[in-house]
Amino acid sequence: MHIVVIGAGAWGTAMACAAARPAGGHRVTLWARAPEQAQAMQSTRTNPRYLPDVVLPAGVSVVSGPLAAALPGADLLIIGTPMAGLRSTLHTLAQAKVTAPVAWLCKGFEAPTTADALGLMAHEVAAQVAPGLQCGALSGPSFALEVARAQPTCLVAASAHAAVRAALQAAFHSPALRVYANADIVGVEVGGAVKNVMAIAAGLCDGLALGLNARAALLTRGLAEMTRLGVALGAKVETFMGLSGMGDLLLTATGDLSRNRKVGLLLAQGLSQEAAVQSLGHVAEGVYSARTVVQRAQALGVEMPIAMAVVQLLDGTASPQQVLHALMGRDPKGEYV
Ligand SMILES: NC(=O)c1ccc[n+]([C@@H]2O[C@H](COP(=O)([O-])OP(=O)(O)OC[C@H]3O[C@@H](n4cnc5c(N)ncnc54)[C@H](O)[C@@H]3O)[C@@H](O)[C@H]2O)c1
Ligand SMILES: O=P(O)(O)OC[C@H](O)CO
Repeated sequence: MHIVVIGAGAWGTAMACAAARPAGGHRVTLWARAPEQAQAMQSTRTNPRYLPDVVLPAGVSVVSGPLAAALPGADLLIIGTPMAGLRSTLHTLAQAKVTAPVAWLCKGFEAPTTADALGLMAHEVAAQVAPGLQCGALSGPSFALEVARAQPTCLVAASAHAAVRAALQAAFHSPALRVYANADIVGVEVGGAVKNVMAIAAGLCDGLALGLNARAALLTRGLAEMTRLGVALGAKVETFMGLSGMGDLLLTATGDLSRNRKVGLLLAQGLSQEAAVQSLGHVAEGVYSARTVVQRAQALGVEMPIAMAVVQLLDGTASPQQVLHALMGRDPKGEYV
């Protein structure tokens, strides 16, 4: 199989490595936005900026230049950009009249494109920009470094198209990487987006040393918020018990490799959102998705008090102590209401 991975950040690079490992043995073209980055990666066989200490397998070729020139002959296209790069990438694929299956790796909501619009999930962006594309999402609990090192990982291939789910399994399923299929793309995308927001909250919780009870409560109630929003958007409830729901929430909220969790830890130290983001050097999608999560929930009449608290913290309109008191001071209610 010839796989083109678009975007050479940490995750695009890790997934290129996973597909090209001898067990998979696919031919992989990794497209980088910056020509100088592509040249350096191709000659040193590493990605020092985004994934240091990982050696690229021989089957990975790193290229740059016009994206359209890298597309012909691909059996599968993987979009490894952040949400911010998804729309323009899909536009290029639509212009190039791509017929191969396409999957994105980004987890979040796109920022609203106009002042009165709501931010969109990735499959909603695709429906606007490239309605004819056979596409889906590859998601689930997965830190780039561990996947690049071939440590055991499970992912979920989500698409309404069976051909996309099958292509993702053919491309990535290997002894180190199990890929499950799921037709519920709404559930998988809501899980992937909301877990980032909850991971910021968990980082804050741990940074303030609120305790293990508090973290367990936060994750459980965070899962309830995620599920409520997902079901209101048309997802299946069982998806949130799966890899992209509970699985990715557990990983991102408790794993110290998470950039979103790090944002929460830095906010607990008193850093502003801007300072926290700047110190990461990588994208933390929860920072950009949190407001949209709350806006989409409000539009549907769904209560998401933890997500709302994260927005107030990121905006600097409430202190950690204030949001803690507000959350703990809510009226008693039934667990499943
Ligand atoms: N890193 C992980 O462990 C991991 C795992 C699963 C999913 N993801 C998701 O994958 C996506 C990418 O994350 P990452 O870790 O690779 O990020 P990163 O910060 O390591 O790299 C981002 C890459 O995207 C490129 N980029 C930035 N803005 C762009 C734009 N507007 N258009 C095109 N390219 C752009 C950058 O040049 C860089 O190559 C995110 O949505 C993230 O949530 C990451
Ligand atoms: O480092 P984070 O917080 O962007 O999380 C990375 C992956 O999404 C974990 O599954």
